[in-house]
Amino acid sequence: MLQLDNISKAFGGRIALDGVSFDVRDGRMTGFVGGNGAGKTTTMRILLGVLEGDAGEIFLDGDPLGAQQRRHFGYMPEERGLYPKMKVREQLVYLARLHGLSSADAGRSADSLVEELGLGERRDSTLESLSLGNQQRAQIAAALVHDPQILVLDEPFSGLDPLAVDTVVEVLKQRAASGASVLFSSHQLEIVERLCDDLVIIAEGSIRVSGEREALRTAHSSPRYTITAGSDLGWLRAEPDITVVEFDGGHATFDTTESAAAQRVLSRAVLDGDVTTFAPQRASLSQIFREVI
Ligand SMILES: Nc1ncnc2c1ncn2[C@@H]1O[C@H](COP(=O)(O)OP(=O)(O)OP(=O)(O)O)[C@@H](O)[C@H]1O
Repeated sequence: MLQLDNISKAFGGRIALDGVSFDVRDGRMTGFVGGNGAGKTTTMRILLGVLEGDAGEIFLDGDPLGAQQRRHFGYMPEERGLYPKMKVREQLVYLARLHGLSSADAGRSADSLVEELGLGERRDSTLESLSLGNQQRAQIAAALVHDPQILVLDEPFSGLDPLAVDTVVEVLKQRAASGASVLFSSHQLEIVERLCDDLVIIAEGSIRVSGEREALRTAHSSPRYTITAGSDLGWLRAEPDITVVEFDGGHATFDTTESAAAQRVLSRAVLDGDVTTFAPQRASLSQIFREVI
């Protein structure tokens, strides 16, 4: 597990990070979200040692993180950084060799990633000749080619079409399922919602919330239910312990803090006719994001 503990950073007297602390757990996808200039890239750079923090510490499995361990991280920086004139597969093999893989292992890893990421037909093309989306896939392959146990990806989904997003999501999920810790930033909240197990929200250099996605969704959900039935639900307005928020014949939204009251509503609606929906409303990631920012 990676633990960031009280990291601070200022640029020329302007505070970019103010006591940032959160964990990145093994075998889990951690989504890192925040508005423009919130401090995501700065945090990731400090994590990778590309930039030095002014204060705070980072631990890996309980020990202070050092340059030696960082060398094994997989990192996709915001500024990207592959060689434009080098061929995709050749470049991946080269990077894997730099990370200490044997020539045979480097070749195998490059071949399998090229296939997994849908770059098979472009393996022998130079990076600069690829579309932006395919260049992005190659960047992701480069971060994964040495099979890192810790992956730090700055906006890995930007510029990808929906099918490419699905491909990359699958590849990253597999890495996490085999035990890797994956920290990724994204402005695309629907992808983060789909992909992350844990969530960290940062604003103006401070962590606003962090923790398990589902626990955060529960904590930020209002006690609100929706119901859709084949019969008129006008009787809801007279029900005790509930407040009707929205009503339209056979569809209604109501608040109640009493789960017994919600169950009573359901039982009565079932007696009156077909109930096609009855569900507590759960906070979406974008609702949580707006609430805490
Ligand atoms: N090298 C630098 N010199 C001066 N200020 C910097 C530098 N790098 C980052 N900053 C400032 O630090 C703050 C955090 O920037 P950072 O790039 O970490 O945000 P971010 O969350 O990654 O934003 P975005 O989503 O727009 O990429 C911003 O105010 C930014 O202008």
